[in-house]
Amino acid sequence: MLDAHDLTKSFRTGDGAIKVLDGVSVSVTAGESVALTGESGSGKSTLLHCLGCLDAPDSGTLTLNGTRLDGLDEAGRAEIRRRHIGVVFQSLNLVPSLTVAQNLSFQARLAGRHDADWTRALTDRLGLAPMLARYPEQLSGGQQQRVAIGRAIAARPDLVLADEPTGNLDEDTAERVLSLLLDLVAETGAGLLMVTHSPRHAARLGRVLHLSGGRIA
Ligand SMILES: Nc1ncnc2c1ncn2[C@@H]1O[C@H](COP(=O)(O)OP(=O)(O)OP(=O)(O)O)[C@@H](O)[C@H]1O
Repeated sequence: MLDAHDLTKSFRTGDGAIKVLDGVSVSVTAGESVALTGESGSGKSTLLHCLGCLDAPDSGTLTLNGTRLDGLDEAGRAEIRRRHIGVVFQSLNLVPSLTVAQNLSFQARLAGRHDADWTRALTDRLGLAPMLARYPEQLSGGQQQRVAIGRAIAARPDLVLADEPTGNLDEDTAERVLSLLLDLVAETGAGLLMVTHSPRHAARLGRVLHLSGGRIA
């Protein structure tokens, strides 16, 4: 479903150019869950951003369901994100001026795929029903994380990309949130690529990839 071949990505910084991705190839099939591990600074978020059409690779090929994505401009990438990809960001990126209910549904509405029954089921499963009228700042970290997961899955994307979705949670809460994410993604049949620093969490996914030296080791 997702097929990336030989991706490269460099950044220009005050210290000169750094090559973060140096020929990365990754594929994720529908219904498959893949963990992405690697040291801090190894390029995991950069790779996720390229795969999720949030950024463009410098070279390499990227296809989603047979459609080439690597040559798209920003508008084309935005369209692909809207139609096919759900992202759980490291920093969550909830919209502070929208309620939990609005945060959960606005991307699905934008994609023209709002489904009230599915959103209600998601809300119940994520334990968010009692707090639909609250704003993100009125939620705990774990509650915010659950809203971010619900938002990513509400539009039933083909591909879910999650950047340390349980990063700031205590171990018990992290296990529960991860279980919810895995169950919900499995139910939709989406592919999942999840960045994690936890070997235990990585082992719960179907396959583990390790990024090192700009390549998948
Ligand atoms: N926009 C940018 N401009 C310049 N350098 C960047 C940019 N984004 C990332 N980098 C650099 O690219 C490298 C990889 O960063 P990235 O965030 O992808 O790593 P990571 O593996 O996700 O790290 P962490 O586990 O700490 O989140 C780092 O050296 C970082 O400083």
